[in-house]
Amino acid sequence: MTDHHAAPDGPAATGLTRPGTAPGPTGPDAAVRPGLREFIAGLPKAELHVHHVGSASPRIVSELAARHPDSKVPTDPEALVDYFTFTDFAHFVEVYLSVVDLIRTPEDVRLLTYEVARDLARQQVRYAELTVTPYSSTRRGIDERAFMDAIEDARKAAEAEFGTVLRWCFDIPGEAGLTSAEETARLATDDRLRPEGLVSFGLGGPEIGVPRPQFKPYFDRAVAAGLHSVPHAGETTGPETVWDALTELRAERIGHGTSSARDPKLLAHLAEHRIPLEVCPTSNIATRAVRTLDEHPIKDFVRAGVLVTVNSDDPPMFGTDLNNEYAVAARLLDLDEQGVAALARNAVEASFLDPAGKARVLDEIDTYASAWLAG
Ligand SMILES: Nc1ncnc2c1ncn2[C@@H]1O[C@H](CCC(=O)c2cccc(C(=O)O)c2)[C@@H](O)[C@H]1O
Ligand SMILES: [Zn+2]
Repeated sequence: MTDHHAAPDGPAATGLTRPGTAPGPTGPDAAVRPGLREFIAGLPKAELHVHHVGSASPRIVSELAARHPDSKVPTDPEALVDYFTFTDFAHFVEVYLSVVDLIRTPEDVRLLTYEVARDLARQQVRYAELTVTPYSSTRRGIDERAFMDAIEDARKAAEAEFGTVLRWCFDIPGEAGLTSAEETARLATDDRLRPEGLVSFGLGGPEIGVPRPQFKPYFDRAVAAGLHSVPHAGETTGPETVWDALTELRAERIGHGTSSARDPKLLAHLAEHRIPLEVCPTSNIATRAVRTLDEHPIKDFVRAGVLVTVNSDDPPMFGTDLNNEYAVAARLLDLDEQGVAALARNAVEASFLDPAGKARVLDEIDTYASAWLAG
């Protein structure tokens, strides 16, 4: 096992991948063709599956922990590496909620959102759909109006200052039950609260013991209000959960969908109906949803003609970032620059950006790739 922390161009030195503990090669040492990491670093990209709180970098966590010194979340980056080492998905959620506990005021929400946008902009992310769980914040006492104002204020500032366009996916934390579903649907559909940047409605948290069909009425309400449906499914349970997401929750994209690879009919359905998968390779290893990267089914998805997008999920918690996920995907799919640019185009096409916005980012990708290949 290589020391990932020694990699010069890797993501922040936190996460599961470190000597002696990682279940497989996930991080910055993923062998890719010479020059490909540099190409990826400058490539304009869209990120479709990244969680708001799960994007809190050590820098952001330290700042929040300094505001709230009673928290059990360590602030030292080396200690965070251990803290962000998960035994299974339930342990991941437990740690995730301890970081949620650091976000206590509307100013914390604004700081987190604005700084996450800064980290995305540094990676040449032009457009991101950020999964936000408003229930977790409102139930901890943050005023709902102030919460919406804080994310919107940060969104507008980030677009003006970094040029990164942010949109929101509000997700139900399924394990928290139907009260959380009701609350999330209310916050997403009430015209007086619903933020301008909201485009979609999701479902996150553990899947085991949390059947998807019970959330149908809430997704129906969200879709009727004009939101897109993007539940997590098939991350920690089988392909039947992905079918439920499609048939009951009217999913237009699937978060993860990893277990779809076990059902050829499902793969054919996803390909035929152009339902994209939001693939997050390193996340699947870190939460132990997949044993090793070499066993990751991304290749099966591509072979079946499914529209694959590459995403980072909870990057600092998993010791990765979007650029590294593209490098991992390039290795698993044996891609060159053209292949990587095609992945970046997939994300733009699968996004909920308006047609003019899509054309602009696609054009940027083409211009960048042509200049690189010419030069
Ligand atoms: N890879 C992932 N796959 C799935 N979800 C993921 C992933 N990454 C991040 N998340 C997020 O994890 C949270 C889980 C929160 C949760 O389960 C919960 C349970 C009980 C009470 C409360 C509470 O707040 O009171 C919250 C969600 O917010 C979700 O957005
Ligand atoms: Zn996720």
